Amino acid sequence: MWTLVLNCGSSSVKFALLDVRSGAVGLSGLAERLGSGDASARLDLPGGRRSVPLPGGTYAEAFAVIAGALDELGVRGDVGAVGHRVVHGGERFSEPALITPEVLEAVRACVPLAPLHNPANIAGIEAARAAFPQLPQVAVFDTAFHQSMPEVAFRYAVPEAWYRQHGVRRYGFHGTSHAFVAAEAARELGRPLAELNLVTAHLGNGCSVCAVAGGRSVDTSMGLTPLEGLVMGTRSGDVDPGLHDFIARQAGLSLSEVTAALNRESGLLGLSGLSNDMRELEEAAARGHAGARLAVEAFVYRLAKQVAGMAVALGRVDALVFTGGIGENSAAVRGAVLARLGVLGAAVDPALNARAVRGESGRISPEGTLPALVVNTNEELMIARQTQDVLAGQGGTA
Ligand SMILES: Nc1ncnc2c1ncn2[C@@H]1O[C@H](COP(=O)(O)OP(=O)(O)O)[C@@H](O)[C@H]1O
Ligand SMILES: CC(=O)OP(=O)(O)O
Ligand SMILES: [Mg+2]
Repeated sequence: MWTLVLNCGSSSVKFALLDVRSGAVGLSGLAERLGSGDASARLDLPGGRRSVPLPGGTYAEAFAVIAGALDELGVRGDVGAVGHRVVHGGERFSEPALITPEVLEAVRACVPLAPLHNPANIAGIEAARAAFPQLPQVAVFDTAFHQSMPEVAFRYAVPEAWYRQHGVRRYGFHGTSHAFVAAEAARELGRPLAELNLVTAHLGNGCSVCAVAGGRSVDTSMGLTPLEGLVMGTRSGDVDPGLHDFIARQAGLSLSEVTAALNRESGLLGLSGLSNDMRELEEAAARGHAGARLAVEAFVYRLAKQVAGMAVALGRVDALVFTGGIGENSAAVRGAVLARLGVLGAAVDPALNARAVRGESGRISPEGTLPALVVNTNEELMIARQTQDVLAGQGGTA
């Protein structure tokens, strides 16, 4: 039985067709530049890769292409469910949920908390329901894993009414990935997850670290929105909250323009003045580009500081786990972070670190130091598994 997994962004849909039992991938791909005149879908089929233009640039058109590929593969009748990544589930969801009209309303209620992500997730859910009306749909929330954080970690020191009336608190994101790599790391270490205190670092375009104690999130670097914490591709991470008013007055910007700049023009892009892409920055830094060098160094410094902070949440750190496009591929970032974490007993084994690129996972630290691991995340597989778990719980097709 196949599960179709959808990760709908504001202008893109990542999709994958997975068999949870065997781990087989029947189809995967990405529809991008939706909403524009030059939208297209990339399909990775068993026979090879293909690009299909989407002249209308809509979700509906993208899903028609996905449905067509399912027909072509002759598997449409064997798809049992659709699993959606939903970024913000507020305090309501600590587990994935079967999408009912009531659940969709609850996701809608979280739009003000994730104005960039949730509207796209909702549009994707509605278009997927129209394209696959016979299939149950399940929402898997980025925030759910972090609902186990204690109040001391999730509350901001702001007026209590902001929390009670408006839900102003830290929620955390990338929970699907943090949960997945924590479980994989336990397997790799040969120890039960329940006994381990891990720091997981998800480093993609969005970046966050998480303190995982016995398989439960006890703190994480993202907060109310996915803007808090680390330096990211285009997001600033932590800034002085006084910055907003200051720069709005100085540069004559509205509050939404300031927030948009912190989300889209900051981070690695803002610091380097060059790119949001770590690979490109590493190459430019090697050629002597000062902005690129500063961006990479600030990324590493802030990451190391956050990892050390997570040690406070855990009391004892048993291992540090790197994942995401940067965590899985950049030996330079991993090596520099470990070099800054001597205070935690961390060190890097240069040969092991250099080997752990492009899909190679494993330990990258010398014996006798804090174990540091590279683990490949697989949010799609985790979403497919959780989708099937929800349906099994409902007495559906597992
Ligand atoms: N070989 C590499 N060396 C350094 N960075 C890399 C490499 N491959 C990918 N990356 C970086 O990974 C980041 C994208 O991560 P990814 O997890 O794919 O993103 P997303 O969060 O969109 O899923 C980019 O900054 C990219 O430059
Ligand atoms: C929530 C979040 O930051 O997601 P992404 O890394 O996909 O942007
Ligand atoms: Mg990714």
